[in-house]
Amino acid sequence: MTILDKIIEHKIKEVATRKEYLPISKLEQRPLFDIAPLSAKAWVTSPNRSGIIAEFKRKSPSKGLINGNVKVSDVTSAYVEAGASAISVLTDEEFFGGSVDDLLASRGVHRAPLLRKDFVVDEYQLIEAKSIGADLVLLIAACLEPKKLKELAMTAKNLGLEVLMEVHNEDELKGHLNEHLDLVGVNNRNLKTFEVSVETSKRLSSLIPNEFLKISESGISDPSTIRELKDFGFDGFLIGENFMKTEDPGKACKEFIEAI
Ligand SMILES: O=P(O)(O)OC[C@@H](O)[C@@H](O)c1c[nH]c2ccccc12
Repeated sequence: MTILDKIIEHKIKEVATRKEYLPISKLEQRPLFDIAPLSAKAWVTSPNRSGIIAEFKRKSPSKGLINGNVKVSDVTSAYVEAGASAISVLTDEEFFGGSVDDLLASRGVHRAPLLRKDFVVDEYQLIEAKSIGADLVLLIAACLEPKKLKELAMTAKNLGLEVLMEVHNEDELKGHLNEHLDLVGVNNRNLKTFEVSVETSKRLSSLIPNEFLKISESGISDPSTIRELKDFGFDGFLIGENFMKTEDPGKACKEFIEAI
């Protein structure tokens, strides 16, 4: 059983419990459910912004504890201040040490597009994402059948959320593309082996149709990599650990953006 299988197995149980505890009708009553969403697509391509999607991640299955000493509100507001185009907050508790409360805390301190980073397996999580103030959601091709991914993408769009689909190889990309996606992310980290290679982004770039924004995800630690990836047509860059592993992630993000 791979780590991804374990995460999904756990997630299905977790969602069943959440649904019982807080039904959809209650989520729809939350005040944030009705706020107008922000467009990550617009912010990622804005000439006034960096294209960096800066992530708040305390721990991960591949690295263990990354940073247990910083506050999500401090870090994510500093990311926005530094010029990030969007913010990603992990909401998975079991494997990444995040929470829905982390995303809510982040929503309270800035008005940049906010990605709910989790393993979406059920439409409940999309409604929940909207109810806590997220603007976009991640759908991972490796976790979802093409038909299911497309249905979830359509539901997300109907809620006013944008959709980032994540792939890490040619087959996932070809099999899962559909008209409801906004951004396509290439994960440089193989979720089965944890190996990281930016070459994956370069290899897949020409296979992503131009109607989708191209995002390169994971393992980026050098501003020169951003310049290289831009030449391959990438618009956005998802960076977590490189910032989070420092004492002051906001400052690390600022220095990185200044060096692009
Ligand atoms: O910390 P990194 O290597 O900069 O990676 C960030 C982000 O891409 C990574 O956290 C990620 C990409 N896809 C995911 C799916 C689930 C959880 C986490 C992720």
